[in-house]
Amino acid sequence: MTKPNSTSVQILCAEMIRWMKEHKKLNIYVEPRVMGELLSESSYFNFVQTWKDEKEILSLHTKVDLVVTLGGDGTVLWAASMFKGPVPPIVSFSLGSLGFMTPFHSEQYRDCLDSILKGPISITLRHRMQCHVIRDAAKNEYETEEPILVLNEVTIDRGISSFLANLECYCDNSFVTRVQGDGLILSTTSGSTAYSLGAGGSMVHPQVPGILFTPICPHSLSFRPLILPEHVTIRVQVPFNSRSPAWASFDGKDRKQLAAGDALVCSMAPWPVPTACQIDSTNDFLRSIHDGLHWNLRKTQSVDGPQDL
Ligand SMILES: NC(=O)c1ccc[n+]([C@@H]2O[C@H](COP(=O)([O-])OP(=O)(O)OC[C@H]3O[C@@H](n4cnc5c(N)ncnc54)[C@H](O)[C@@H]3O)[C@@H](O)[C@H]2O)c1
Ligand SMILES: Nc1ncnc2c1ncn2[C@@H]1O[C@H](COP(=O)(O)OP(=O)(O)OP(=O)(O)O)[C@@H](O)[C@H]1O
Repeated sequence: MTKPNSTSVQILCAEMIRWMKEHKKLNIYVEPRVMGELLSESSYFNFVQTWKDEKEILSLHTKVDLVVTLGGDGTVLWAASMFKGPVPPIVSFSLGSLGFMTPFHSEQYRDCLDSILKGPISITLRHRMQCHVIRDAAKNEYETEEPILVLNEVTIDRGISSFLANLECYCDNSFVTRVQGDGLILSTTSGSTAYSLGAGGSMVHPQVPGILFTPICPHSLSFRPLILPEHVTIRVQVPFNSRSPAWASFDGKDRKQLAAGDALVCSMAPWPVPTACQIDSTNDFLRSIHDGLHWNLRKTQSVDGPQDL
């Protein structure tokens, strides 16, 4: 799976497919858009397969043993979102600017794929959350039977409204708090280094089970972010006396309006996303926060100066 609108990604994708076919004899599936790009380049790529509709996407996990992504974190989120049930291991090559979830260097793709295909590999099992929208809380019925899955976070915010968002939050039916501010982020621990971090949430190792409850610009001096256990169900409701509707977005996409009386219910999903590690889960996480975010970067103080002896 590749990030769209990038010539360098398109060139690398064609080269990688050629190598995987000729040296590894693999069957290869690509997205319909990529299939079009490959065939417009050469009829050599006729052996590559694709899918046509939603139904075929739903059975992809029965055919695919390994997903390769070429792009940034957004491409990993995109790839994960294609699999509503079990997810094959994802090997992510970094072709974006930050790449928290993309540990592999594209220049070394032959060596990387060689060793991954031989195995064994270390993986980070990234938990996802499942979200349901309830229209008109009195009915207590989910809008759709299928949940919306997120790997990073679901955000409930004030959208274009200039009023404070007003959100009532419950955890396993106990009242947690009322958010009055720009909104609320419910994040997985994988997503803790994304939007939640920007809103002041803690960075959490992706293998720690839990849900981060991070307010966005709360109009209160004492609203610290929380981390809740993974087994809870969180309900965020727009009260009937709210001045404006709220907006939910899922991994930064698919915005849905929540009118007064609507609610969003969120819990851990049964199918996590396994991502291949370059070294191991902890080493990759620490490397990302050092190299990507320059976490706690400071020149080391030299010994010459005053000392307690
Ligand atoms: N203020 C913010 O920090 C802010 C605002 C909006 C969205 N986002 C994040 O962007 C994500 C969507 O990513 P996209 O690539 O489709 O949009 P995008 O192209 O706008 O990229 C957003 C940035 O977030 C980074 N990112 C994404 N997931 C990450 C993770 N788990 N850990 C660390 N960094 C991560 C990406 O590398 C990228 O630099 C959302 O899920 C949300 O977390 C952050
Ligand atoms: N296969 C795909 N099909 C459609 N959209 C995609 C696909 N892959 C990625 N995207 C979208 O393209 C956008 C950019 O992708 P990505 O984050 O991978 O690249 P980037 O923005 O260049 O990287 P970075 O965020 O590290 O700078 C994201 O919003 C993502 O959802």
